Amino acid sequence: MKEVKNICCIGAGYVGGPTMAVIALKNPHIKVNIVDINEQRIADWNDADLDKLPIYEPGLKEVVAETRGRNLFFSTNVDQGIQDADMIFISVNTPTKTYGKGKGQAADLKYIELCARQIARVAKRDKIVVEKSTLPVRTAEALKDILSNSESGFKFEILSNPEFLAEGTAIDDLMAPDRVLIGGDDTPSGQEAKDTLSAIYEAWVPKEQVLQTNVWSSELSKLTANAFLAQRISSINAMSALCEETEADVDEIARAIGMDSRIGPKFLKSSVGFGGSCFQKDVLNLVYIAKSYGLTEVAEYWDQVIQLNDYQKRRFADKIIKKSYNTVNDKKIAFLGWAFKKDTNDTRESAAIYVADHLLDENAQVVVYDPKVPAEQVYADLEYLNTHDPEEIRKRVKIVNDPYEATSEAHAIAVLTEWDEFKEYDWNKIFASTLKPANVFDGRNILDKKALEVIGFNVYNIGK
Ligand SMILES: NC(=O)c1ccc[n+]([C@@H]2O[C@H](COP(=O)([O-])OP(=O)(O)OC[C@H]3O[C@@H](n4cnc5c(N)ncnc54)[C@H](O)[C@@H]3O)[C@@H](O)[C@H]2O)c1
Ligand SMILES: O=c1ccn([C@@H]2O[C@H](COP(=O)(O)OP(=O)(O)O[C@H]3O[C@H](CO)[C@@H](O)[C@H](O)[C@H]3O)[C@@H](O)[C@H]2O)c(=O)[nH]1
Repeated sequence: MKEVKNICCIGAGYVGGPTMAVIALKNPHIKVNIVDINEQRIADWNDADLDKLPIYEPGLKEVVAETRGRNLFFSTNVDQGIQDADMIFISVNTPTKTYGKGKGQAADLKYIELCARQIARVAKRDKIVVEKSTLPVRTAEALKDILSNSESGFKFEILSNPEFLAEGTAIDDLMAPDRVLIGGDDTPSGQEAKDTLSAIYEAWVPKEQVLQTNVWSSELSKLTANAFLAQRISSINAMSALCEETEADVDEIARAIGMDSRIGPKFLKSSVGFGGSCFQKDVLNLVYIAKSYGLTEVAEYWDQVIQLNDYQKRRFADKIIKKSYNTVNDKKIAFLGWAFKKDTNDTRESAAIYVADHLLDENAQVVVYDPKVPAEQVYADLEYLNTHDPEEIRKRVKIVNDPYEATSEAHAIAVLTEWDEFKEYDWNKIFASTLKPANVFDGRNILDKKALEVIGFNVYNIGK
């Protein structure tokens, strides 16, 4: 096993930031440098006011408070970070390609490749390079190729160490992971590298939960895990449509099947559709990979998970329109929530974006309240779709800081994110100020339907 005194992580995002903060917390003898080309992001990570960290995650600021300046550092000096490190994590973004071959499906690996080339160019000694980003199976081959062809002649051992944290619970997930997965070569130097990384995690993760595999299994396990999780949500959401036709209740069904120990209770919460930066991107990537190996049936199987999710988002918007006497033209629709799930300020691929877009097609006025998402993010999300003129978006979409202002005079109220505070509102007060009939569309099934009906609301749920 090699001694690691200095770690560098390239990418100070949702994964790099929290993951390295916890590694630093649990390994006070290791200096951890997180580097990023985004100057604003690094400035925010270094802000003296811990409420200004670029990522909101419960428990994160406490970990950063303890480690920052002790053995955790944030910098834009990528070259220096690489040079100083014994081990380099690559945790940059791997979005779906928006151009060229594989557009709309394949993962865009340009940032990964840039990192590999930069490591090859500036490294002054041997390094262990760890893929932290989610990558298509066999990416390590390309990394190895770039690094082993560098003129320096130094040796780079490549490991795959995918991250399984979920946003909103990132710190809890990192503190007590179900497992840590480390893939690497079965050569003596590969084994040594795997053991070196294992030891860092074993500072707090029980040894039996640190799993070592070959590098390809590790890469593909990450895509498989996300595909299985996303598939469960699409499966229960498919049943929700059937429930709405048959008076069955999707939450009761989830409970009934979840008690079967072979199925289990988690990830069976029917919703307006899954969002987030990972599920859609990773399933589409899997579809692309299967297709590229000529495995058409496999590709089509997983593609259905995405199609069903798109259907679920559209179905929710259509229901709002249908129950609004088939027109939302110039009607105020109040959105409670914009983030893709509670306890995060992340909005990437949030179902709210697509529901709003569909309502904008019908000339609705959308008023958004989310406790953590800033107004400019909402506009950026809608503009990114390129489906409506930015001026029109700003005319039709308003963002407010008060849920009572959002719902006042609204023709319909839609719950898009399952923020706990929505359950605590004074719904009598909301009822008094909203237009009648007072329609609530609970896209997360979190509100007390009976209590709201007693007040006078019509409550439309998913799968009930
Ligand atoms: N977000 C999650 O919950 C999550 C969980 C598990 C895995 N992942 C995977 O982890 C990876 C990172 O995701 P994320 O959500 O942290 O992304 P992110 O966009 O939040 O962060 C990536 C960061 O990398 C930086 N970057 C890009 N190229 C760079 C370069 N050449 N040099 C220096 N910095 C560079 C960007 O500026 C950005 O700040 C992705 O592959 C993703 O699929 C994400
Ligand atoms: O029963 C459920 C569970 C989740 N969701 C939705 O699914 C999306 C994703 O939620 P979640 O998986 O909790 O958050 P992510 O941060 O996207 O985490 C997923 O994606 C990460 C990035 O790859 C992985 O690391 C995690 O293991 C994986 O759970 C969100 O919109 C949720 O609201 C549901 O609709 N029903």
